[in-house]
Amino acid sequence: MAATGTPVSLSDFEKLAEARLSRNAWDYYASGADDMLTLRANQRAFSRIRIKPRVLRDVSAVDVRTNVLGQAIASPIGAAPSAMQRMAHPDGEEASARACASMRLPMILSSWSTTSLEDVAKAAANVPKDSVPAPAQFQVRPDIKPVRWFQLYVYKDRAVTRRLVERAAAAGYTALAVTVDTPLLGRRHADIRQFKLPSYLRLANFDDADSGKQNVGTPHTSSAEEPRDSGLAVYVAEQIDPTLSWNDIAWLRSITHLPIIVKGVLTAEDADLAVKAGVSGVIVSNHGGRQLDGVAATIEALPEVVEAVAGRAEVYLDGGIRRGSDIFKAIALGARSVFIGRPILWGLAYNGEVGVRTILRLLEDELKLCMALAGKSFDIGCQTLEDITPGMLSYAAVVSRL
Ligand SMILES: Cc1cc2nc3c(=O)[nH]c(=O)nc-3n(C[C@H](O)[C@H](O)[C@H](O)COP(=O)(O)O)c2cc1C
Ligand SMILES: CCCCCCC(=O)C(=O)O
Repeated sequence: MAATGTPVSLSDFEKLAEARLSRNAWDYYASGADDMLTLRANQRAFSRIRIKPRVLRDVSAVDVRTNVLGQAIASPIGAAPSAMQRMAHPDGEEASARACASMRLPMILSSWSTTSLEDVAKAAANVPKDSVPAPAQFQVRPDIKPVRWFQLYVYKDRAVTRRLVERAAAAGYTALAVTVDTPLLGRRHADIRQFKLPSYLRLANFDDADSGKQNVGTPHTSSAEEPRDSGLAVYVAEQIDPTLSWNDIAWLRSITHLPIIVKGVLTAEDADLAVKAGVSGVIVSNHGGRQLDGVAATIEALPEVVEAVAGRAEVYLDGGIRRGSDIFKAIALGARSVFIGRPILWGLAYNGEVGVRTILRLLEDELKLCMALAGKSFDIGCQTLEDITPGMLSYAAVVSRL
């Protein structure tokens, strides 16, 4: 993209974000773990899936509305939880929440937000629906409440965890997304070399009594010694419970009426255990390639999770979604909706709340266009997400270079 060109794709916004953000923030947001194989695989795996279009099918009406956990949303796209959003823009998580609420799209707030969960809920309460008019048949009903879930990290100190859960319920969050792929933090090299949460920001859901010191900067114990871990990883090792097991899902269910979703499942076996533990949803996620490097791309893992869940819970996906056609492929393979992580941060860096809306609208528009150009399996009626089936996909042959 030329420096002055109008950004027209998520990758344009990515470049603009890189130019605008501090090195510290950019590296933290962009990094994956170790060799970043899984980070790259998330996107590459989408490009190996082809769409088989049907033609002459009257695609004049395309409807992308759906619902998650019984709540209506305008399209199957939401904001994945990402920590420390105020490094991207002063309005941080409040801006993301307002953008999602105005578009009637779901947002998952990170436990490690730089604005408190109560302030985020307040900022996004009663947000008017996005002023950009939609064709009448796509208008979202004004009585539809924004969907806001709280992402939970389970602290060793269960009183801290319980307090977070109670506060999320009291503030109106309608589900808990429990992250299960982070008993310890993956090694992100840039953060090990140097990461510092700017001194004017804090992990706003905690005070020091809750979560120990908030020093999440890279520790240098002496000038002669190189850091072996990022301050983030040290914080996680100190605070987060690595003994977490499926039994703890039962404990969480016993302390809250909120539906529970597990975030970070990649196998049929775990998907089945999740359903047996009573969860309402499963997010197929590898944490955007930031945890165990070398695991499958999420779109590759999706089919086996969908098959194992077999309709007993909702299945969502995040990781590498950069085009409307990626969403189409995820829906075809059984995802109810998708979530995006880094692109929300690029939108924030670009222009706060408006920037996040721009990103979400771009993806929504690309999805609608993709659906129209892909045609549909049946001849009558409006094309909906239910019309997108696995039969509309094929797979590019993998040509080995070895
Ligand atoms: C900067 C950053 C911070 C993140 N923080 C969290 C977090 O606090 N909790 C969590 O469950 N996942 C976190 N994630 C993972 C995202 O929720 C999501 O799984 C991932 O970003 C999806 O991949 P994508 O960035 O390619 O869309 C984070 C991801 C990024 C990039
Ligand atoms: C506050 C300590 C750890 C932040 C890590 C958040 C996260 O999940 C990430 O991927 O980064």
